Amino acid sequence: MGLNDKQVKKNKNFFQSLFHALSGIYSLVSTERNFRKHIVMAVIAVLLGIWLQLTVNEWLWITLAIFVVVVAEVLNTVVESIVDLIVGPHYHKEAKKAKDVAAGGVLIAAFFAVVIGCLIFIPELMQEFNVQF
Ligand SMILES: Nc1ncnc2c1ncn2[C@@H]1O[C@H](COP(=O)(O)OP(=O)(O)OP(=O)(O)O)[C@@H](O)[C@H]1O
Repeated sequence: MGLNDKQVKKNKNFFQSLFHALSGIYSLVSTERNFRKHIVMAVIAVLLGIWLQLTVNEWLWITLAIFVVVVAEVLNTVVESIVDLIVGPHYHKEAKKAKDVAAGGVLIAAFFAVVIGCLIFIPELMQEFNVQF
């Protein structure tokens, strides 16, 4: 079972569905370099948040920012795989559009995360180090 199995029929039970979902996440982590970079950034944000003792409200925003980027990366990978499956190594205008738009979605999500990170961490860090304007 997993990415290398040849199953094409519907999953028989919850555990089979779960196994395939987990192997999808493994595939994402092992093949997508940008996804790994985003995970590293998310881990840094979480560690910083623990150190700065963020409030529940601040954690909600940080969690949202992380998940928006993860979901955008998932969609980008799905689009890339489907486009490659359909057009293969051939150039196609619509394939370019689909991949570029999906990559643009990741960029927008990452920008959102940076804005959230700045709004939350900059004031907290300034307070921690007694920096005033
Ligand atoms: N079949 C194709 N037809 C036309 N343009 C394509 C095709 N495949 C890729 N491209 C162009 O090359 C770019 C890179 O495609 P690729 O499949 O390598 O994505 P990627 O670099 O893996 O994306 P990411 O940076 O998100 O990992 C696309 O954004 C698109 O502009």
